[in-house]
Amino acid sequence: MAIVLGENRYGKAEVRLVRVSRDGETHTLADLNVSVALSGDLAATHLTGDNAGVLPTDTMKNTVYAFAKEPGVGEPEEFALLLARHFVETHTQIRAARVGIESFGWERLGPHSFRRQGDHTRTAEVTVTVEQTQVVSGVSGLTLLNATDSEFHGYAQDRYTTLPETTDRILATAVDARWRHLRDDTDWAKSFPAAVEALTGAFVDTYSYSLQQTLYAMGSRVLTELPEVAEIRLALPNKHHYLVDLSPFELSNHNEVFIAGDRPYGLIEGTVTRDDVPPAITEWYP
Ligand SMILES: O=c1[nH]c(=O)c2[nH]c(=O)[nH]c2[nH]1
Repeated sequence: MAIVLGENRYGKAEVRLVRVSRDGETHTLADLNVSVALSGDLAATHLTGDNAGVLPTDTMKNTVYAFAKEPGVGEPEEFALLLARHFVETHTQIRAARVGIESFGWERLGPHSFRRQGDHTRTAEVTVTVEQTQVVSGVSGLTLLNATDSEFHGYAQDRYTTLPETTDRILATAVDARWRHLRDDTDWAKSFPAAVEALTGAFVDTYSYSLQQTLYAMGSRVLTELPEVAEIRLALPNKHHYLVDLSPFELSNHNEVFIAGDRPYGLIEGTVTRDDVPPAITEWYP
């Protein structure tokens, strides 16, 4: 039996960065959380402590801030591509770089005043290897609710099933979605809002018999409307709303008063993909 070093990578996680761009009185803001992970010919440091190939994670952090100044941030996918390519191109021992970005939105209130948009986070994850590039965009925390047009019945039952069947319920979720692009030169500024529009539009339009059905409708709407997307993965927590029993107070409750449940929650996960696209170059969005 031999003990061997398996897959490994290292990097700086969660570099928080705010970039102000000044155009006279009018400023624009980029508010990012950037994580870098590099892999390659790094056996020596693990096996003997020889650090000749190890670019310090501190340097990665500095690179993120320096690139934010020059050439600047731009769209999250673009900034991630710049950084990932830089690490692979400038250090021969680095064979792959993964840069993940969370981008927090700020709504403009005036030329240089902003209000943080709390309702969702935009994400980008770029992997650059010596041969290939992969771009994954995403959104998390996009909270949606349909107050009707949702049923859930006809499900499998056993001796532990107590859930009443319903033909009218609240359907609510906080969308966590990641979609893999076919190319690395998409118009990122157009593609992201179009994807969010497709996700929300399908949620609104679907008369739902299960959150699983809604998930598929949302994923297929993105693939129908964005030809640049190869596949999409969704994780949808079912934010349960329980009808309150008002009968002790001799009050009716026709789907009007609910307890907003917190935990536990159903978690519905799925991938919607085209059947004719090349596979991903690395694992993504576990
Ligand atoms: O849309 C739903 N899918 C389920 O799988 C499920 N399970 C459950 O208890 N409620 C729901 N709702």
